[in-house]
Parts: sequence; C-alpha cells; structure tokens
Amino acid sequence: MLEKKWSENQMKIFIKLLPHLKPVISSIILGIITGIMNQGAAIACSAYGAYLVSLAILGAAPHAILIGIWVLIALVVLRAVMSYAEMWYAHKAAYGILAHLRVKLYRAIEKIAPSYLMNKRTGDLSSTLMSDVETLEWFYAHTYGAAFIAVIVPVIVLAVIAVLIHPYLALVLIPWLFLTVTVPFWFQNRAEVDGRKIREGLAEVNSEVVDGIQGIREILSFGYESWYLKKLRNANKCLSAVQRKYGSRQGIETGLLNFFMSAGLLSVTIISVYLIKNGMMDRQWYAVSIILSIYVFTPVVAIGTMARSFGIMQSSTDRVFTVLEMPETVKDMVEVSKPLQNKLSVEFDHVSFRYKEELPLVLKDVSFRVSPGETVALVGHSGSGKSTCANLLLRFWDVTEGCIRVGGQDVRDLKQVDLRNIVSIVPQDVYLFNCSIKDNLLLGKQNATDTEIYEAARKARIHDFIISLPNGYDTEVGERGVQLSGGQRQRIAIARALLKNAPILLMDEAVSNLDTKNEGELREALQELSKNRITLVIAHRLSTIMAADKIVVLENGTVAQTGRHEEMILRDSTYSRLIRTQYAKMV
Ligand SMILES: Nc1ncnc2c1ncn2[C@@H]1O[C@H](COP(=O)(O)OP(=O)(O)OP(=O)(O)O)[C@@H](O)[C@H]1O
Repeated sequence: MLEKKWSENQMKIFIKLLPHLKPVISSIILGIITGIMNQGAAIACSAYGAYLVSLAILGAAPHAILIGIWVLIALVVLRAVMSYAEMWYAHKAAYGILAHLRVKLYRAIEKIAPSYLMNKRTGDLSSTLMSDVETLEWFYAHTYGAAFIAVIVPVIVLAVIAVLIHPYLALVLIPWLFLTVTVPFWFQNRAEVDGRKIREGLAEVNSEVVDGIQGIREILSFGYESWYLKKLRNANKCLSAVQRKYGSRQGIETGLLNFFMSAGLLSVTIISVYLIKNGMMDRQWYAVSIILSIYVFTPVVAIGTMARSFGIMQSSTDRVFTVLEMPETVKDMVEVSKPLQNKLSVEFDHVSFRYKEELPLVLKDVSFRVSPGETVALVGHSGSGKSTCANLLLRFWDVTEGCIRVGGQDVRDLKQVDLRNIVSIVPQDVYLFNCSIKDNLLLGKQNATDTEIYEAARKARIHDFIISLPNGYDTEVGERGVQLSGGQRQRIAIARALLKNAPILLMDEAVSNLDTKNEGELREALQELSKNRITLVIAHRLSTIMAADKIVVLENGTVAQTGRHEEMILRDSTYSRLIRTQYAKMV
C-alpha cells in the first residue's frame, strides 16, 4: 500500500523538479548536445579503431591505415573537448539551480517559522537545507542529460549497425536491450522504499550527532556519555541495516544488467559467425559490431545505475518540497495595514489560544493592557503561558479566540512586517551572528552611523566592554571570535533594540543567574531602553518585577492577578506565594 503510493508520487516529484530547469535551460540543452557528441566521438573512435585493426590484420595498404590513424587522433581530441564541455554545462546548470533552490527553501522556512522550527530538530532541518538539496545536484547535473542520451544513442547505434553491417545484428540485440532497460523497474518499489528509509536513517543519525554536539555540556556534566553513545549506536545500527539491504539489491541489479549485456554480446558473436560463414558479412566488421554493441548497452546500463539511486533522490526531493509547499502558519489578512493611534498601547482582550486543534488551550480568556509609557511584567510558573503571550503579540501564531490590539488595531489588521517593525525584541537566548559586534548591532538599524552605534552601546552599558576588546567593535563574535556571557549578549541585544528605536519593547529576561555587576548593568540598560516606550517583559528578576508599573500574574494560562508589587505582596495571594517560592532568599 505504502509502496504503491510511493510509486505514484514518483512521477509527480519528477515533474515538480522540471520547472526549476527553466532559468538554466540553455545550459541544459548545450549539456545534452555536447553529451551526445562526446558519446558519438567515443563510439566512432572505438569502432573505427577496431575497423582499422581488422583491416591491418587482413593486409590493407599501410597508407590507408595511416590516414585512418589521423582520423582517430581527431576523434580523440573531439571527445576530450566534448567531455569537458558536457561536464561544464551540466554542472553550470545544476549549481545554478541549487543556489536558487537553497534561497527558495530558506524563504519558505521563514514563512512557516517559528511553528515549523519548534517541531523540528536542527539536524533534520540542516539536513534538508544542505544535504537534501545537494542530492538534487546529482539529479540536475547527471540525470536529465543522461536520460536523453540513453534514449537517443542506442537508437542511433542500432540504426548504424543495421545499415552499415547487417540488420540481423540489430534485431538480435533488441530483446536483450529491452530486458536491460527494464531491470531497474523490477526493483523500483523496493529501491524507493529503501531509499526513503536510508534518508530517514541518515537524518536520524545526523540529528543525533547535532544533539550530541549541542548538548555536550549536559552530557559530560551529567555523565551521560554511555547513554548518548547507546543512542548514537542504535541510530547507526538501524541505518546500517537498511544500507546493507540497499547494497544487496544493488548487487542483484548489477548482476542482472551485466548478464543481459553479456548475453547480447554473445548473441552478436554467434550471429556474426553465421553471417561471415555464409558470406553475408565481411570479416573486418566483426570487431566493429562487438564494439558498437557494447555502446548500445553502455548508456542504458548507466541510466539503470542512476535509477537505482533514484529512491534516495526521491525522498530528498520529497522533503525539500514538503518544506517548499507547506502553508504559512500566519497569513497577512490585509493588503495595507490599518492606521494606528498616535499613542501606542497593547491590549490582550479575552485571548484564548491552543497551539494545535488537538491540543488543549494554553491561554484561557487572558485580558490585560499595557498603556502608553508603561512597563508591564508578565510573571508565573514555568509553562503558565508567558512566552505564548509574546509569540501571539508578534503574530508567530494567531489567537484562537479574542483579540490582541496594538495602537487600537487588531494585530490581524496589520501586515506582519509592519507589526514587527514597531516591536523590538530582546530575547532570553540572544543569537549573535558569526560576524563583527558592529555588524550584529547594525541589524537594529542598517544605516546607523558610528556615533549612533556608540551612543546605543553606551546606553546599553556595553560600550566600555566592547572597546576593551583588542579589535573593539570589529571583534568577531561566536565561533570565529570572542565568546560573550549571557548578560553581555543581552546588553548587545538591548543596544540593537535602542538602534531600532521601535515604540514597543518585548523582553524575555534571562533566567540564568548574573553576578551583581552584570545584573546592575543589565537593569540600567533596560531602564534606558524602556524610557518613552511601552514595555512587556517576561520577568524573572525580582528587581524588574518590583520596578514594573503593573504585574500580570499568569497561572495555568489564565490571569490570576494584576497589580503593583507593593499592593500584592502584602496579601496572601498567588503573587505573594510565587514570589516567596521563587525568591525566598530575597524577600
Ligand atoms: N510550540 C508549541 N506547541 C505546543 N505546545 C506548546 C508550544 N510551546 C509551548 N507550548 C505549551 O504551552 C504552554 C505554555 O508554554 P509557555 O512557553 O508559554 O510557558 P512559559 O510561561 O513561557 O514557560 P517558561 O517560563 O518555562 O518559558 C506549556 O504547557 C507548553 O508546553
């Protein structure tokens, strides 16, 4: 059942890949033409060489052989040039398509992020972006052209054998050729299923390796080495099992292909002997007929070999197109955003939300307001729904019921790009790109002057640290440069947000403990950033919570309490209990 469905998909996928050929069609056509000339020169070279040898054995005049040798040299040169041209055009086309496909794939991921990313492991995704797309290189560079050649060349060579030597030889080859062509189809379903399993196995191993590298700190500190190795070994064991199955099928196929080809050549030999004995064929044509017969089979066997790997390619194609065709999680509902009130506010109005239809509500009838100039702290136990509120404000998902208003407008009446332009984010895990600190800051405002950058960094309390580095603002961060602490990263993100200068600030405070100096600097930076803005902060620090104009306490997805710290801490309430359990030492 699964195998049948898989087979039906095959043609669809093949057709899906075709439109991507359009931008490079001229290179593809030139690749096919030069490919046919390459094959033609190779065939002519070998057949003519065999003919000359036969003439020499039969006592032909030396000057006739000498002229023949010059023709052979010309053919060899032609073949070399055509072989180079074929490779060049095929790869020019393939790499052009792949570059275009990678960008398309990334754009598609952008549209479905973050909901898609949250359900995918990083290894899976990089596997789709890189290795699956790479697999398609093989298809675009080597399959389309080879398929054309495999159809055209045997037909031409058979015609040459029939006309130049004897039609019986062509006729005796046809059944063997037919059998050779059909071999890959006999094993097609198995090849496809195995191919899919191999890709899945590879993605699994890939994900395990990425998991192991990303989680190396936890693995080492918890002494999980043997647990992790067991997981990795299991994934490898499954992969090896399907790879062995795949290899054994490949062996059977190769054996059959070689058998049919050899049987074809044997038939040609037997018929040639019969024809020569009965004076129906000149002797010098025997060697030529064998050489030409080999070339009837060669492109067909080559395409058969490629078809064996079609299963692997097909599942890569499938994964690439699953991403390309995935519908957007959130769609723009309007062509132009509706106008906002001058003084911005954020309002959650009876908001309920579930991540998927089959999952329970994670927010239930949540209402609160952040007025112009206010800082509101969202607090609550882990899993109470704080990050979900932030995700909904940014429209990474749309609310299930109720509505979120910004500047008086429902966020669904704003284009996503306009909404995200008026919100600055300072996330908990700040991602810094693998480039200089300055380039990372410029993400906030692309055309910012150096003075503006320094000013923002000063306000974010990170300037002094940056200039203390040997390369200052040009210091590379991440893998290629300096490693920054969580607090320093957040202050860079604050500087970035200051440069962006958006009227709404959404901050997810770091949970990790900072030293007093870092904590003080971070608080000052945040105060600077909150000035004249409306701020919604997922608060984890008592200092931030106490400084907020309003605190919204979330409990199991509902608003349990709102108010200021001083009012709520005195009463026995959800808030006071939360603060006492989480900040026992400080209160
Ligand atoms: N992508 C998702 N798909 C399904 N459920 C999710 C998803 N993200 C979060 N949830 C669920 O929604 C609920 C609220 O999660 P949320 O991350 O908003 O809580 P939180 O208060 O921010 O927690 P924390 O302080 O630990 O970050 C949790 O039960 C969580 O399991």
